[in-house]
Amino acid sequence: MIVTVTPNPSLDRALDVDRLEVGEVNRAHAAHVHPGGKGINVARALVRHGEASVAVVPVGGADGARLVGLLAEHGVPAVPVAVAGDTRTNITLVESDGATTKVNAPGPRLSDAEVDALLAAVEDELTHGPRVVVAAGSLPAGAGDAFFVRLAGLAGRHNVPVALDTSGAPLARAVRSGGLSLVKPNDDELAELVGRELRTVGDVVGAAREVIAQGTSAVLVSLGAHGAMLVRADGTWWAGGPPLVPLSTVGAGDSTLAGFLAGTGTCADKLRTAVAWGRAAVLLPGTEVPSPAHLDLDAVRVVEEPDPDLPLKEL
Ligand SMILES: Nc1ncnc2c1ncn2[C@@H]1O[C@H](COP(=O)(O)OP(=O)(O)OP(=O)(O)O)[C@@H](O)[C@H]1O
Ligand SMILES: O=P(O)(O)OC[C@@]1(O)O[C@H](CO)[C@@H](O)[C@@H]1O
Repeated sequence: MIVTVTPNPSLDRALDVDRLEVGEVNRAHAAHVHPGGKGINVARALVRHGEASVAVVPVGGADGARLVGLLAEHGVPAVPVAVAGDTRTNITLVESDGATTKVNAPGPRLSDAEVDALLAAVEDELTHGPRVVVAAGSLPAGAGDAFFVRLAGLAGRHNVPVALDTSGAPLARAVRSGGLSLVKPNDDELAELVGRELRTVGDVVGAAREVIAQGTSAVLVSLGAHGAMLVRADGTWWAGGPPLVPLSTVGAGDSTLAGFLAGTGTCADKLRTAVAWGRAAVLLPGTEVPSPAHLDLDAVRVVEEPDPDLPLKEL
């Protein structure tokens, strides 16, 4: 069982347009709605692959009720925590050449009592002994930058490993505090964390090692079209595949993380699975997550100890 926590979930609405004309009325030729937010996407991808997962989410208003209904439709067990504010809607505009424009709403402010209730719901799930807790996405106002530090503290008390996918100040706080089993930044998020540009494989490894030095066991860095890298104290692996024409990249990182957690075998095997799930996700519309039928594991090449001088763009 994998517990996911999404402090700021969303209804993800994607509109497909031929070409986005900024400042004009645009007509979409297709519309998609999915239950969204990073932890929710991880749970959806796991469940679609027959892996047990439960999504802990604060929900409020009619859109919160819709989100709970959509999770049920997708067969994802949810632990909804009622909050006063309305669950947000995030909008994606996908052009026919695959260019994606995303606008994420801030989401409702949580009161201190609501934050405590959310953490209490997480702790309740931790008492059932999940094999990992995934904490993912942005934090809503009121949660406080230390929210993930608090969550990691709870997980630590229950001996449950934590996988974290967030960015900015909440990521920096949690990494500094240590005790994380896995963090999953993309290259931009990792660059922001260490405060410098990452141009080569060696740059990514150096940045990931800084994270590891602060008490994280492994760093899974997604590199968009250039695949992903896994960095641990005992080694580095890169995996990627031939170019794809994405239909929607939204949630590809979440499917990557889900694939890594569902993967078995060696580090190389788990990274291959992660990248296969991420690549499958970009070929699906909106925030749709892949099923086993969508995966092409053979298309993914894994390299152990990739050349540190290689520019990321050449991967
Ligand atoms: N343009 C692309 N072509 C091929 N594969 C892609 C592309 N974009 C993403 N991927 C696959 O999806 C994975 C995750 O992508 P990315 O690094 O963009 O995640 P992310 O920024 O965390 O995304 P999100 O936050 O939307 O989930 C990559 O490691 C890669 O395997
Ligand atoms: O605003 P956040 O919490 O950073 O990201 C939210 C979000 O963009 O992340 C998911 C894709 O990874 C989407 O389902 C969702 O809309």
